Amino acid sequence: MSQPRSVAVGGDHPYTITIGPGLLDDGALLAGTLRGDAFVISDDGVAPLYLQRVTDALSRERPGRRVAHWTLPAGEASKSLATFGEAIAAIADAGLRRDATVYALGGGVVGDLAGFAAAAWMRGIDCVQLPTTLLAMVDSSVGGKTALDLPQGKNLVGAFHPPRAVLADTAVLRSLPVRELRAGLAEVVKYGAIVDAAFLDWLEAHADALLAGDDAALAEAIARSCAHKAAIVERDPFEHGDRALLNFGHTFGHAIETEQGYGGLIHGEAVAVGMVQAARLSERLGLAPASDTARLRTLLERFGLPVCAPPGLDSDALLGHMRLDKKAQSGGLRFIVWDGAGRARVLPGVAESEVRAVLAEG
Ligand SMILES: NC(=O)c1ccc[n+]([C@@H]2O[C@H](COP(=O)([O-])OP(=O)(O)OC[C@H]3O[C@@H](n4cnc5c(N)ncnc54)[C@H](O)[C@@H]3O)[C@@H](O)[C@H]2O)c1
Ligand SMILES: O=C(O)C(=O)C[C@@H](O)[C@H](O)[C@H](O)COP(=O)(O)O
Ligand SMILES: [Zn+2]
Repeated sequence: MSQPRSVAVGGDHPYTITIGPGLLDDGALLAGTLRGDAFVISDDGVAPLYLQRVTDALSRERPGRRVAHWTLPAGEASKSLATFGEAIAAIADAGLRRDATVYALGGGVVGDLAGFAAAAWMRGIDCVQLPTTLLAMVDSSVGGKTALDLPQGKNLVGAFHPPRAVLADTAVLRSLPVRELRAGLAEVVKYGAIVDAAFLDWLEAHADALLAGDDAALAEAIARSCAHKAAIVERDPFEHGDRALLNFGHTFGHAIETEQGYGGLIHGEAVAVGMVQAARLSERLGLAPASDTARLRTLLERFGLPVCAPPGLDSDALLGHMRLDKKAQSGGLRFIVWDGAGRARVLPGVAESEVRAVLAEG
């Protein structure tokens, strides 16, 4: 069995991301930061597969402690105020005190909702992220953004609440549906697109291995992605500057998810479409060559991801959602554009006519 890798996230609230097979059975690692009771939040897709292993490992490690759990329905629709209310009620019923830890066992939906519940309960208790999707391992479990969706927009309610630890058990990726694996690869491609063109070369060379679920290729992609995310969130934890680069493709992608009522494209798919649209916007503005858009599009297509918006979406409605994007300012829309592969930047004051033109092309 390969040795776990670790990535350190520095800053005021440092923690370690540990990546490797079998971590969900490692009671010592799971309980490493545990001070009081444990409360595992999962979803009804993940819980039947992995919940018992986590609760057993924690109970074995800390025999005197309570290990309770609560499960939400799988899917983006659960990242709602209503489900958040249910999570808080479950935490209250379990009588969690300030020294308790919430364990978020699942994909980004569980991570965002459980993380926000941990941030809100008694004004903040510890949270340990146990990501089980590729997307959660490379992105959502790291950096402390927690959130809920509203009908008016994605992630509009939330808090920055860094985890105490992130444990990514790569063995669980074997049960991940292929659509979810592909969605995770979209966020992996994002790191290459924004800051690391050499990583894009590597992804092009290892695309088949990644799609086949090759353990070594996946571990390398996860570790490199986490190292990029760690470096960015360490220097800008609250998104006052550079952290916004992680939003490449998200202004377009979030608008699609919102307009589809969180029941159409899944997040990684919407980000794939959004990154191509962001590249096309950059091209329209004369910032980057068409060859870079084509390269990005080809790689995403190779990963089986959509690269055009679903038909029938209303441009006015999409623009309306973009005006409520968290990067928007009184001066107008701000987009993450690129000057070419690996060179993204924040661009304020983007004219809506340019965005409309991109949307009109699909
Ligand atoms: N906080 C952040 O920084 C951040 C970053 C990126 C994305 N996100 C959020 O993450 C969410 C998307 O997360 P996601 O893509 O992980 O989707 P998800 O959480 O909806 O999980 C996808 C599906 O896979 C199932 N599943 C999870 N792990 C499995 C496994 N190992 N085996 C079998 N089935 C498994 C789940 O039950 C679910 O049905 C979005 O809400 C997005 O906004 C947040
Ligand atoms: O961590 C970040 O910062 C990101 O932007 C990562 C994104 O992949 C993620 O989808 C995030 O939830 C988007 O945040 P938001 O602030 O645009 O809601
Ligand atoms: Zn994202």
